[in-house]
Amino acid sequence: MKIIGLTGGIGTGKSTVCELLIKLDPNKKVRKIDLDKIAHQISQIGEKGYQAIVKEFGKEDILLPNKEINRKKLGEIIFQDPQKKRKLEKITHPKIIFQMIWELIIACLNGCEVVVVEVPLLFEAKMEKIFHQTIVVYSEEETQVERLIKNRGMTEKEARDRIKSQMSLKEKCKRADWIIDNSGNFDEMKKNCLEYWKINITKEKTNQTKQQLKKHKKIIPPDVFINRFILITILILLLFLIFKFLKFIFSFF
Ligand SMILES: CC(C)(COP(=O)(O)OP(=O)(O)OC[C@H]1O[C@@H](n2cnc3c(N)ncnc32)[C@H](O)[C@@H]1O)[C@@H](O)C(=O)NCCC(=O)NCCS
Ligand SMILES: Nc1ncnc2c1ncn2[C@@H]1O[C@H](COP(=O)(O)OP(=O)(O)OP(=O)(O)O)[C@@H](O)[C@H]1O
Repeated sequence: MKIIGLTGGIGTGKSTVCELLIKLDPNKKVRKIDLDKIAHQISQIGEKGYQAIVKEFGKEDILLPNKEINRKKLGEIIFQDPQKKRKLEKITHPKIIFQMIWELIIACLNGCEVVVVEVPLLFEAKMEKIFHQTIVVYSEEETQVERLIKNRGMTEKEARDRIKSQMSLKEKCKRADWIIDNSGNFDEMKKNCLEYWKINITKEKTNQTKQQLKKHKKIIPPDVFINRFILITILILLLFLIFKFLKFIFSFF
């Protein structure tokens, strides 16, 4: 299973590109994991991050009348104050990463060939080692601001605060294995996605198939082997924990 880390700046078009990439596979062997979505899930009422966030930032300041977290308000607070941003990340990032690993395990068990993980803070959080390949979705800063105002209802200040709080796109591009330019219109973006897919995914599969035919035996590339080794270790650990838990429960009878 190939794990691709897709990042970029806020509003550069990460989600749009990610959706398009997963639709490029006719066999439906490609899946996406969206860390923004996971961040939202873990801060829902009753979820793991909710209590910790409310305790840190105060009920009065960040709760809506229905007790849900007011993400717009929380955003305004953390994107103006780096220390508060770090505090929120300290609460959320371990939970987000745990859930991401869990979803990767499920994808692997379901026989997925490619997983595209949308990670807004991939380089900021030093996560590049987790992925076989990293992609940056790029667009000009003015385009980012324009899209955030038009499509996300932000003010210009909010948009620029968020952009400023992230690593510069120039630096992200330097660190990435591949850059998908999304400065133009949707058609140009689709063309750039197709180019990436053909060079990096389809070609790779064809080579592998050719090799398999030549040797008449199943080849397990080294990275797949390492993935399987990690998964089996995690599964053994999980079984061990379940066993300990059941033993603890039965000790009461
Ligand atoms: C601050 C929050 C409440 C704002 O919610 P909101 O719905 O307005 O924005 P959303 O979650 O859709 O994020 C939109 C974009 O903001 C940027 N962003 C989000 N969190 C951060 C952060 N901690 N630092 C820099 N940029 C960020 C990303 O580019 C992201 O794609 C929310 O983003 C959050 O809980 N962030 C902390 C968790 C986190 O780090 N998420 C990023 C995934 S690794
Ligand atoms: N090439 C494009 N032309 C015009 N609009 C675009 C283009 N690409 C994306 N958009 C629009 O810009 C907005 C932001 O795109 P998207 O949500 O994919 O970005 P993102 O990087 O995932 O944003 P965020 O960081 O907020 O999660 C969306 O409304 C999307 O439809």
